[in-house]
Amino acid sequence: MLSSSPVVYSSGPVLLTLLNLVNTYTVTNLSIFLVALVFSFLPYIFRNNLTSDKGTALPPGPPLRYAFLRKYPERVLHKWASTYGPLFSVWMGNQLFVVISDPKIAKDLLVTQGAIFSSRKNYFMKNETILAGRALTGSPYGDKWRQHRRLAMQFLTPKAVASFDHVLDYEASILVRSLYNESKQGSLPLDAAAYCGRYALNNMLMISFGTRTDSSSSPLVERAIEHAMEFMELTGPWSNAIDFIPALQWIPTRMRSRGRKLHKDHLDVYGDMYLAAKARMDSGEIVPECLARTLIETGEKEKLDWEDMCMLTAVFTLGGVHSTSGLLQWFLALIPSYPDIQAKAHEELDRVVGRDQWPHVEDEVRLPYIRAIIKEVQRIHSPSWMGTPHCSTEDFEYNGMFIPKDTVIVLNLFTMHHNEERYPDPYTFNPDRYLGDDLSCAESAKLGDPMKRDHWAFGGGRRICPGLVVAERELFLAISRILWTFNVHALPTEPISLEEYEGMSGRTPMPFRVRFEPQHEGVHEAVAGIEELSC
Ligand code: HEM
Repeated sequence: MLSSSPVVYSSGPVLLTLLNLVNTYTVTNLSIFLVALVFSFLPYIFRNNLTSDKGTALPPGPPLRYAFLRKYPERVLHKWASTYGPLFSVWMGNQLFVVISDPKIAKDLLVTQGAIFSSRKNYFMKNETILAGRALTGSPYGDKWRQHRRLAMQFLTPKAVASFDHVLDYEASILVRSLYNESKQGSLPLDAAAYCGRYALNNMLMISFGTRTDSSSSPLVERAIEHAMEFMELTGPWSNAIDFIPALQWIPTRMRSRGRKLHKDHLDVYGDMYLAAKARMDSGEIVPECLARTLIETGEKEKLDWEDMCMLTAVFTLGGVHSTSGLLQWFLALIPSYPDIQAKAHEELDRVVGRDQWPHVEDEVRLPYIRAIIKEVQRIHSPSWMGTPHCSTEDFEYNGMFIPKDTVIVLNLFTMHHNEERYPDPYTFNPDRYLGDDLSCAESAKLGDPMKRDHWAFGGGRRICPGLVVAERELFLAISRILWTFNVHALPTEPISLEEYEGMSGRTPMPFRVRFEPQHEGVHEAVAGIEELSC
């Protein structure tokens, strides 16, 4: 009893004490657990201030890690460049990025140290899922990349491009003819996006497959543009948490399915076109000189498999359609706001080319103002503000800063193209800044002084865009002919936004319509002689 009574009488306090103990124990444990949890997450939240063996620190950068950067990532990069300087670093999940915002640093790293800074990161979405480790653009720096680049360059050197001049010339005529006819000689406003897309697509289809589409409403135009847009959406260097958080790669997310679907779509579309070219060759038809024909003839010797061939031809369309078409759209979005610039261009065309015929490739050297307009459009609306990032293959120290192996290297084109010192009054669209610059983009990229390079829209170093010669020629033919043919006007009730854009990195303006007013009486005759060829 005695022994039990205290228990009976003291059961309340004892229970309370016990509960308190349990509570204290639980609370302490919980606190420990929470503290441990917070600490274990810290490395995923804060940047890792890695140092080299010698103790050299990374380039400075924001203290937090990011999973992705939202729309308009160039604005964030521009802000960080002003805070942390022209070479800064940022962690995206578990991936270190080093961002270059200065032409001299770009040259030092991408060109002078090209042996170290010319690879590509094996991104889960872009390289593994969509391109399946194949296409030139995503290949790591090595023998396979060299082989694919050599095969592609057979069609992209200045000499090879000259042999396609008749194709580019014809497609530019068709572009202008379509704008003239579809706008009913300027009486109906047009959204020119599909026409620009078809122009760039037909040029790439002729070079890749020796074929073309014969209407802007062809399903292939729609599909190619849709695929290019989807590619941009899924592969922007900052856009995917799935690339930076490996656990997400194992989960069946919508993002992962979209990537897989795009891979299959590429094989379907380009595989079918490749097979069509092969069937034409097998039946004895003469297929014009083109990349597919070369691959069919040399594929065995080059040891290329089916996916290699599909992806190599796909990359011309992926690399060359949306970019060129995006620049044409930016030109059309900008030019109506600058009647004085249009008038100056018309004056140059009248003086140099006259009104009896429109400009041809040979006229380019005699039209410095038209060339200046094109360079200025590329500067102020580069169709990708981050280019295609490179990746380092060795540890490197630069100006007292450590850049580890496997770092993603990004050119911050927005900041580079708005550098006050290189481009005074950088936010103003002013083609005059390029008067006196007689170099092509390819020649300009080779200048010893990087501050004199025209712009960096085609990237730099060993991975510089191999399509820049053809792209420059396409842009010249299209823009000079549009200016020769039309006065381009905005619609008073439909303002065109030059700030916003579609997609992840500045590629195309928001949809807009303009009026294409025929400029003079020579226009009708120039357009009337053009016939649409079937594919
Ligand atoms: C105005 C039009 C174009 C622009 C602004 C442009 C821009 C670029 C940029 C910034 C790069 C990455 C360069 C680097 O890594 O530093 C690139 C790569 C590439 N471009 Fe273009 N491009 C254009 C047109 C074309 C055309 C017409 C083609 C095809 C004929 C093309 C095919 C490629 C390919 C295959 C690559 C990957 C090269 C490699 O990784 O080695 N591009 N382009």
